Amino acid sequence: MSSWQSVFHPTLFTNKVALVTGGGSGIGRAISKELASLGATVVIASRDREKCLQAAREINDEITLCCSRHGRKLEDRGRVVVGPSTSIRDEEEVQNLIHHTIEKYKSLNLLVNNAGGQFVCAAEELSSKGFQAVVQTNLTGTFHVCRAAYEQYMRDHGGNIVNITLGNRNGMPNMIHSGAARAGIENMTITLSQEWMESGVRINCVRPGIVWTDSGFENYGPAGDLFVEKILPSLPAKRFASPEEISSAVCWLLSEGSSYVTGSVVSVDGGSAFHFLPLIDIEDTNHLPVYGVLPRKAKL
Ligand SMILES: CCC/C=C/C(=O)SCCNC(=O)CCNC(=O)[C@H](O)C(C)(C)COP(=O)([O-])OP(=O)([O-])OC[C@H]1O[C@@H](n2cnc3c(N)ncnc32)[C@H](O)[C@@H]1OP(=O)([O-])[O-]
Ligand SMILES: NC(=O)C1=CN([C@@H]2O[C@H](COP(=O)(O)OP(=O)(O)OC[C@H]3O[C@@H](n4cnc5c(N)ncnc54)[C@H](OP(=O)(O)O)[C@@H]3O)[C@@H](O)[C@H]2O)C=CC1
Repeated sequence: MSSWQSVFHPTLFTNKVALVTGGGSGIGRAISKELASLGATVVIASRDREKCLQAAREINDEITLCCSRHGRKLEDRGRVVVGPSTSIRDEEEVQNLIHHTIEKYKSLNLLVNNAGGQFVCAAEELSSKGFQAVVQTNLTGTFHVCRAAYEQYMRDHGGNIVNITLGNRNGMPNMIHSGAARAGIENMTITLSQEWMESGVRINCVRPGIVWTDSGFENYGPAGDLFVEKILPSLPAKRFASPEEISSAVCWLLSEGSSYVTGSVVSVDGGSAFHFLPLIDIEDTNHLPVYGVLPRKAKL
């Protein structure tokens, strides 16, 4: 167990109820832990409920230990609790998760749409079903959760939403499905920030670069190892992000300190959006016929 503790005030989210989708692993787990360590009641949910239950037990123990190590008051602690098993692709399951949260914890002030993912596949080999699976998970799933939270609670009480996307400024070779879905989430966020302004709902995105999570990289198998070998040296920061570096941006957006921020995307990527990343190799031949005159030394 690490002795990590949040930089934010320990009671920042006291009396707040938060929902973090995919909160049982990786980035979502780090976000859930930080929110609960700052006083929130955090509901986590995903398809694998057992995984969420285990994560909740571990996080609650870690927070208690952290409080005693750092001399913090135990009564300031929030806690992580587990909602029903939910696939965000399934609208009914999402409606049920939101209903359960409001029934049991009486409000839903903060929502983090973190659940999502993809697999590595070149566009020409990708089936329509595979494309749709990723778009439905990331884009449609995020829409389902936002809309259910709004209809059932935030329309009448206000709220604050953060959607996790992915650094895809230069496209996403071998992940066309995810690149398209995340760009969709960012545009949907801008639209919702305007439609839901009158209800006092703020909504923003955090766009991570590459974050080291065991769960995330296991998902890719050997393709994940290759990715690490190839991409790591080309990152400007020469390292990946930690999950906590994503979480602190989320906490800032969920706090009053960002009260004039809505419809925005906060990149947490160590500057990699402005740097070429060799996501695919392109052969050293002339691919684009020249129009006009180009000297020999201007070509490979
Ligand atoms: C720059 C990178 C930084 C980012 C890092 C992260 O995000 S880390 C976070 C990483 N964490 C995560 O990504 C976690 C969450 N990710 C997931 O759960 C999955 O990746 C998911 C989103 C596809 C959903 O999966 P699911 O099981 O619910 O989907 P399903 O069973 O409904 O399948 C639908 C169809 O998709 C196709 N297809 C599927 N796999 C492959 C493949 N490898 N190859 C080719 N095709 C594949 C296949 O056609 C399949 O149909 P079939 O042929 O079986 O009839
Ligand atoms: N790691 C990275 O480098 C980056 C990650 N991201 C994104 O951040 C988020 C978290 O990723 P990370 O923590 O690394 O990886 P994880 O694989 O640990 O997280 C993905 C989470 O989403 C949940 N999930 C997936 N599909 C569904 C679904 N249909 N319904 C409900 N929950 C679902 C999973 O739980 P379960 O399987 O139980 O359903 C899991 O907890 C993802 O959206 C990811 O794409 C973005 C940029 C970079």
